[in-house]
Amino acid sequence: MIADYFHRRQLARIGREVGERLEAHPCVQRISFDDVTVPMQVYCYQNFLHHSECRDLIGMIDADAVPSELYRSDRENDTAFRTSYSCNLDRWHPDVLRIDDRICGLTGIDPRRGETLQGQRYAKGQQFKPHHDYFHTDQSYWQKERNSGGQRSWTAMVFLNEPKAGGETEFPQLSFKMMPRTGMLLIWNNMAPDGSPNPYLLHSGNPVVAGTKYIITKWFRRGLWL
Ligand SMILES: O=C(O)CCC(=O)C(=O)O
Ligand SMILES: [Fe+2]
Repeated sequence: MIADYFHRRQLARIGREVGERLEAHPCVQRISFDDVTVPMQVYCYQNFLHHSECRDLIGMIDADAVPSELYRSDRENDTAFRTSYSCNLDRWHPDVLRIDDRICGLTGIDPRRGETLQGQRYAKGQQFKPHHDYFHTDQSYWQKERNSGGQRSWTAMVFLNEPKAGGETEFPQLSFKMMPRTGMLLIWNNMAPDGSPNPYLLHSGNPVVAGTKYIITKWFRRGLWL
């Protein structure tokens, strides 16, 4: 379909433009992967949020978190797939708005393309098994999502604390694991350079072994979500 072609070009452009902006930022480090020949856009930013901001966000998550939802697909019978607790943060709360603006400002992405920030909490043993953040367009949920901003491009995640053990974000296809560090932003493009879904960006929130893990996640869409 012609629309698919333009959407793919648009996603490719979002990948390029955000990538250029991140590369130019003095606090952003690109993560390189030894065995992967295709370029991956995965970056981190230490101390992106202050510890006090992380603490405030943890308070909001504890106040509102309910069992996390899952996009229904062939995993719907796996009750262990995503066992964390989540909530949508209040988008118009001044403290949330400030953090949201900082993420959007860093990427240069129009805030209206961003889904509402989600807060997540993993207690000991809880996890989010390997998945892609992009939508699988052969699944029934896609009929709704295609009309509310379409495909997901970038994912921005901030670790709000450091669990005592476990809870890494792991990218098994890239043989890469990130240990949670308070205030650190991890951001990656879920699309390949040509604007098609990039299967290498499969990732998991590994089971927390000791302590509790808190993060916020923001997913950006190709089009307008708001
Ligand atoms: O908890 C993590 O480290 C990963 C979370 C995640 O993959 C997501 O929210 O989409
Ligand atoms: Fe994810």
